[in-house]
Amino acid sequence: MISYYLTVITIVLGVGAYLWIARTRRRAQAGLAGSAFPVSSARNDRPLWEVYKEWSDACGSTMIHLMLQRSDVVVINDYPTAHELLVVRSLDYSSRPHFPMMDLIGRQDNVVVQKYGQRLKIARQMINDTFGSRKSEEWLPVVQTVSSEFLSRLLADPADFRRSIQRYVGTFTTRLTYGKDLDTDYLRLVDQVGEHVSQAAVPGRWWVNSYPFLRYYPSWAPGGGFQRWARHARGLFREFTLRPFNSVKEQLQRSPDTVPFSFVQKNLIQVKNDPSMETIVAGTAASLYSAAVDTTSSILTTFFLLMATHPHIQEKAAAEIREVVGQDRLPNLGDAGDLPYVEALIKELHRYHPVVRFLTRSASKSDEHGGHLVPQNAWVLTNIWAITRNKSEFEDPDQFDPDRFIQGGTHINDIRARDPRDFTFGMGRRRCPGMAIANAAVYLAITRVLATFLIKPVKDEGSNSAPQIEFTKSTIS
Ligand code: HEM
Repeated sequence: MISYYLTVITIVLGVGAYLWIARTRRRAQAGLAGSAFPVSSARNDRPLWEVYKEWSDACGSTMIHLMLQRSDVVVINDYPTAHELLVVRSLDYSSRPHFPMMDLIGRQDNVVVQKYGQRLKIARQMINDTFGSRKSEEWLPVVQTVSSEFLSRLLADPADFRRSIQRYVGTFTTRLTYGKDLDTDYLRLVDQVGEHVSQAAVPGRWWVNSYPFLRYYPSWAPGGGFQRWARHARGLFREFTLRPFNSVKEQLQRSPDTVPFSFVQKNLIQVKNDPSMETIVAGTAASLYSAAVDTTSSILTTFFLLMATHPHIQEKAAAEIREVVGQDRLPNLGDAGDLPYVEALIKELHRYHPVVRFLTRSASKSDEHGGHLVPQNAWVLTNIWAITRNKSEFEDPDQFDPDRFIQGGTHINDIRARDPRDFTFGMGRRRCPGMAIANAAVYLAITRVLATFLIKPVKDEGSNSAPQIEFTKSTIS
């Protein structure tokens, strides 16, 4: 969901940027342009996070304000402003922009897109109480087991490492959510419902997204095709949500002692047959797969790419693991404090290629910061990529260099720069509730792969050149 939702937002903002440029040009022609804005540099073949940082630098302002059709979009490009608005004033910046078509296809309860309120707080509390770091004795054994299965799959088919990564993350997520592996039919359903989400928010495709009253338009009337499409999508999403949920519920009713630990198992026991709370358990469980899989797979895929292109860094991290852990066992979470270079490598992965480039919020009321007005309901985007490229905090920011996080190189507390995970997992009340699991899963996969494999680039026949580092322009790549 995160990826679909944010990809759509990127497309929308692409349109926004275009309109903004058009407006600026008109103003310039009319002799109204106040500053020499780098309009020519805003070519649409560049990622928006780079363009927005450039505009922000050119204006000498960490916040910039764009118009998207009739909506205000405020982009924050530095950490202190993001901290002030998203953490200190978090109550006013914890909602998400609203797409009425999302409600029509049944996604109003998805944790990622939900507006801030009581229901969301309950859902987040359930996730924290199940998957928080203090509950690791319940979920960690599952991640550990699946990380060993991941190594076996990699060994069997090293060339297919991307699919093995997806399988690793998908498997621990479904085992932790429902206590079991999901069949291929169900995984096909995952793809279908994901596609519906991306369709639901395509800009300009649905009038109902611009004119919300159309949600009451009858499906039988001329032009009511969108209602029929939404009904079909809603039906599939219902099946996606209820099929695995009901299976755990029935098993709990039949023989509770045989049901393994999972999010649904734990929270169904907790809510004691309260139907409205059971709906929240089902909806929250259905939110977890897409939130976990695209993001965690993204950072692990980046790890493989950067190890293939930076062999000296790979060797340094592998040597540290050999020295501390030895070669008779696999690394565990308990080794983390003794592996400062590996810890620095993971931080640098988050910084060099942040998984989510924009945090997307909407302002619940009008506000002002540093002379900038934030109108009520404006989209407030935090440009995470711009924060990672701040030269005063991260020297030479385009270099991949884990050493930037190590001072003496001997202990984990000798850390110079800010831990990028302070912002790459989000900030304030909507910060990623799966962070503890994500950190453990990334750490286990990375240390165990470094301990057992050597990652090398596949070179074209007859060529000696290393692979190019290239990322897609979607907000998760
Ligand atoms: C490296 C892996 C991951 C990264 C980088 C990541 C990052 C993020 C980010 C940036 C957000 C938006 C936060 C904000 O708006 O402030 C988010 C939200 C979320 N993440 Fe993660 N995430 C990861 C893994 C996971 C995992 C493994 C799970 C579940 C087990 C998960 C569950 C969620 C959920 C449910 C939300 C929505 C929270 C809300 O809207 O209130 N994430 N994540």
